Amino acid sequence: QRRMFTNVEMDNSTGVAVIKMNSPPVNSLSLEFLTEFAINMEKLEMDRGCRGVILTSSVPRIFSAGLDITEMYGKTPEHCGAFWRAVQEMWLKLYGSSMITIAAINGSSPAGGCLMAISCDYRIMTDYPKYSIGLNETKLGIVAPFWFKDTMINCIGNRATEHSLQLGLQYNPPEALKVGLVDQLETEDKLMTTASSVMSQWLAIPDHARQITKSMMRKPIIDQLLRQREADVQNFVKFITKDSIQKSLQMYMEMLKQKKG
Ligand SMILES: CCC/C=C/C(=O)SCCNC(=O)CCNC(=O)[C@H](O)C(C)(C)COP(=O)([O-])OP(=O)([O-])OC[C@H]1O[C@@H](n2cnc3c(N)ncnc32)[C@H](O)[C@@H]1OP(=O)([O-])[O-]
Repeated sequence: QRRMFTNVEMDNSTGVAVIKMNSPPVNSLSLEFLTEFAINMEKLEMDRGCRGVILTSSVPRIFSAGLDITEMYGKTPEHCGAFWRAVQEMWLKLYGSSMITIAAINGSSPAGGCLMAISCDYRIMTDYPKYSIGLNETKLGIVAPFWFKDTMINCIGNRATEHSLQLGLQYNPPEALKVGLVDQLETEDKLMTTASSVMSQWLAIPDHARQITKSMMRKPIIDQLLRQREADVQNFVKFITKDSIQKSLQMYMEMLKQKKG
């Protein structure tokens, strides 16, 4: 039986679906996870009754640890290419969604986890000091591609993005609120009710006007990736399979294990 990485619960009375990422221990985004996620988004997009999605996690303390590093380490160029296409697809489906998307960030959210959150229309994060969010790729010795960077620019602006990306910054909830990476903080017990009430405010806007406005804001970056999708894959594969980058990933994974021990 195929493993399920996400639970999707659709409420037909409100037209809102809740996607709960459920891949312990850290909701890392594997090829299979990303593929399932993109299919789920496509199904919801085609469901005329679904107008909004709340994205959250059922893994305690973790929203998502980002891309599964083991999918990029010691793998063939073909595998890395397939993996990167799945990352692109996840982003295209989420960032390009015509539905209202709200991230209820109930745990840490580095790198690809942060990308998922900033690809939504609105972000609410649990106000717990140990949680963090940010695009920390440089800390792993890797480089976030232009569409990660542009998604962040559209969220927090150019200067804050440059600062954040170069240093690979991870922000705690109050810092994330201050820089604009999240829109609102909430206590853990009220996170989902607040996400639902924010969703109601967005649902009150006529869909067609909101959708055209959203597309107007986001289409330039989406089109840029679509125009050079295969070149972006080749660029990633060439970069990630370099010996020096593989070494950096290995050291980072060892650091994670040591931290645990
Ligand atoms: C150009 C490309 C752009 C790249 C984008 C990315 O997203 S790059 C990704 C950038 N992502 C990051 O930099 C995030 C790195 N992760 C973290 O910072 C922390 O794990 C945490 C804060 C998410 C959770 O802390 P915590 O103390 O609750 O948990 P813990 O630390 O004890 O981990 C439990 C187990 O999960 C394992 N594992 C963890 N993450 C990943 C992963 N991404 N993948 C695979 N495995 C991962 C970890 O090794 C350990 O395995 P073990 O020893 O049981 O076999």
